[in-house]
Amino acid sequence: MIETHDLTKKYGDFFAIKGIELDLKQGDVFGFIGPNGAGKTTTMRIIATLLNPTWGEAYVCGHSIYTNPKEIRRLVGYMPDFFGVYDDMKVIEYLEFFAAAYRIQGAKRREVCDEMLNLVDLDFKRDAFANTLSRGQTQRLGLARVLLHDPQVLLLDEPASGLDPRARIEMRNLLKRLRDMGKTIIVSSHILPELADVCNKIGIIDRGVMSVNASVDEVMKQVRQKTVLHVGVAGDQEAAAKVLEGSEMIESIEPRPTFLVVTLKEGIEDYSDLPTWLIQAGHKITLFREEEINLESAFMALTKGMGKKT
Ligand SMILES: Nc1ncnc2c1ncn2[C@@H]1O[C@H](COP(=O)(O)OP(=O)(O)OP(=O)(O)O)[C@@H](O)[C@H]1O
Repeated sequence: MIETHDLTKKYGDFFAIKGIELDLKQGDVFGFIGPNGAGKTTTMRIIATLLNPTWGEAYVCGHSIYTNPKEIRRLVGYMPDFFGVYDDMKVIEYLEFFAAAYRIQGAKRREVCDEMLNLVDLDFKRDAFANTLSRGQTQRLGLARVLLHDPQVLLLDEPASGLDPRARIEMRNLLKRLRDMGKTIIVSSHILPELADVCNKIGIIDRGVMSVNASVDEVMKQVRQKTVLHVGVAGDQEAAAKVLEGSEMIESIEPRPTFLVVTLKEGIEDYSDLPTWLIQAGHKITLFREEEINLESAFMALTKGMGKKT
């Protein structure tokens, strides 16, 4: 659906992006993460055919940005990080204006616009002036606008930036809705936790170079190389810790008020013997589960040192 090879953009001697490789299939939601100036916008604008690369290839649904930009623009909905709305236009007029530009004619035009307003939950602002919308509502209007021509591919540049927590959740739910409609999406952000439950693939870019490009599962595995368990027993926790201490597979045991934090050695994934040993030693298990990966710390580990000048 979206493929790039060695995609590179130079300004003078400066590489805005360097050797970007993407291979996204239909229905993929790619979280494009990186600090300010990393190259996210540059990559998206090239795929949207709004900017030429210095070298490299990009294809959307098999169409090359060099030979078939018109077809690509039909297939792609690109939402830039900042866009203006016109002061003297109502929400519905704003959408109709762009629907007309997409040559959506007659009764169909209003129908499509109403449908999109409904999709982004903005029906209630249909007759409000566009410049009176909140930032979150404006972003949703921007999304409605790029959906008018029913594009298969969406390129969304920081759609959640500047939004309050509630509006972020609404934006995330909207992205999930678009994902469920089968759209192929590239969505950029400064932060991974915001996107991790929406995306199935993640790319981390810094200073024009993509250092991570993998499925969300693989990225999480990369961050968490050791399994951490929370183990609770009724009664003598210290005695339970002693039982586990003898195991070759355990790296460390750290007591907490109501349970033990048991870190397994790297590469150990099968820990099914541990509860058996505790039970055999006469303990009653009240808690036994893997610690969930903390997305904030995963992100910090992955992006350590990023955004700093060399
Ligand atoms: N027209 C230009 N001339 C010179 N340098 C440019 C130009 N456009 C972008 N750059 C540089 O290319 C780099 C990548 O910019 P880009 O806008 O792609 O980053 P980004 O990851 O989208 O950042 P942000 O999160 O701030 O939007 C930046 O260092 C930027 O200053």
